[in-house]
Amino acid sequence: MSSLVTVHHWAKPFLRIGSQVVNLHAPTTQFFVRYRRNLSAAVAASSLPRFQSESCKSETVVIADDEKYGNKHVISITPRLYDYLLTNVREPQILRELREETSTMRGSQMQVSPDQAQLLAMLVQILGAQRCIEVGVYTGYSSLAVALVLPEGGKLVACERDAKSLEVATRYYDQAGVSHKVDVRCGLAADTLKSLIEIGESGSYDFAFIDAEKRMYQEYFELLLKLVRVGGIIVVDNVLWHGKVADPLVNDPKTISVRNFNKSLVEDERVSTTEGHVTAVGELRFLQDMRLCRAEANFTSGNKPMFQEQGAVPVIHVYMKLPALLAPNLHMLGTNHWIELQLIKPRQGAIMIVR
Ligand SMILES: C[S@@+](CC[C@H](N)C(=O)[O-])C[C@H]1O[C@@H](n2cnc3c(N)ncnc32)[C@H](O)[C@@H]1O
Repeated sequence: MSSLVTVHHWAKPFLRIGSQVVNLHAPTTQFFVRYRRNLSAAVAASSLPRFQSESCKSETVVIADDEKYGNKHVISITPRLYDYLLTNVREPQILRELREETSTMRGSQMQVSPDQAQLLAMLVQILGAQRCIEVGVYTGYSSLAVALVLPEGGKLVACERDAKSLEVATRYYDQAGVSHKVDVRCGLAADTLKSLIEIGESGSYDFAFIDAEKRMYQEYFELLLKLVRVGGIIVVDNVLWHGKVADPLVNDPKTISVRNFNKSLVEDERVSTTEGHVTAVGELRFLQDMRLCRAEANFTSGNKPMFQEQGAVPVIHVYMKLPALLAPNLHMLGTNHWIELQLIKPRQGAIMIVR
């Protein structure tokens, strides 16, 4: 799970591309060549409109046939599949109301999605967690999902520095009848975590969710490792950081921080770790020239998302046929080109069990 957009953010049936002309040159990897060949065969037999009415299978099943990982079938998330997934999520009414209220607010893209909240709640239930910590509450969606499944005597320490967001969160804790389970701490999360350690609460928490300042991930993690008991779970959001972690040309402080954090996790013997599954898409990056553009794409109109693992970090690649209608600034290149785009906003999280 991870960096978080709701369906309506990406399911719009259009594509916006910056004013720069895009270089549609040859693919950069063997993997790409093979995949493209598969796609070409599939697409040659169907025009774009026909593709839209074809079975979901052709959109979602990809054969990843590269030397490094062997031949495997990967199911990719398309908007249609994600939409289906969301229709099968059990979202309590109170969470739906909070999500709808938050959708009008600044920063609403930060909120976890219903499927992610469901996963968090389920982890808490599987663990039989009584004591939880959330770092980065915003308006309270993920924390409310957790509080709802905590037993009556359970406790969630909710760390957030923004008092305004917390006003919304606490209103919903009240409405949901879970206020008695939530210990709201307004302030810098690291300070709150240190204070919990100082009062002797090390090793007394079962579950923690990190979803705040990226440059602080390592520090949050170290503090939470003290607070969470052996066998407890720490979930970390945004570990792909919009896909930037896998792009060597992106080296801003947040990306470097998340990248270093991911690297250190792979080697960290103190935890067992896994990556969550990509569940949504948002921004796209042209790989050929690495120029960033924002795009919102309708994946049911000819795009092909797929999953490629690069080291420990899965990355999505999208192969997109660009109809002139959707990409007017590319019309000089014709309408029949496939270009490789990299999804830079996959939502991905790491789940760790403390050893
Ligand atoms: C991604 S949002 C959290 C979303 C939330 N988990 C949800 O599902 O709605 C990150 C939040 O972390 C908060 N935050 C960022 N840095 C922080 C810090 N140092 N201490 C406490 N909160 C922080 C931000 O104010 C923001 O509300």
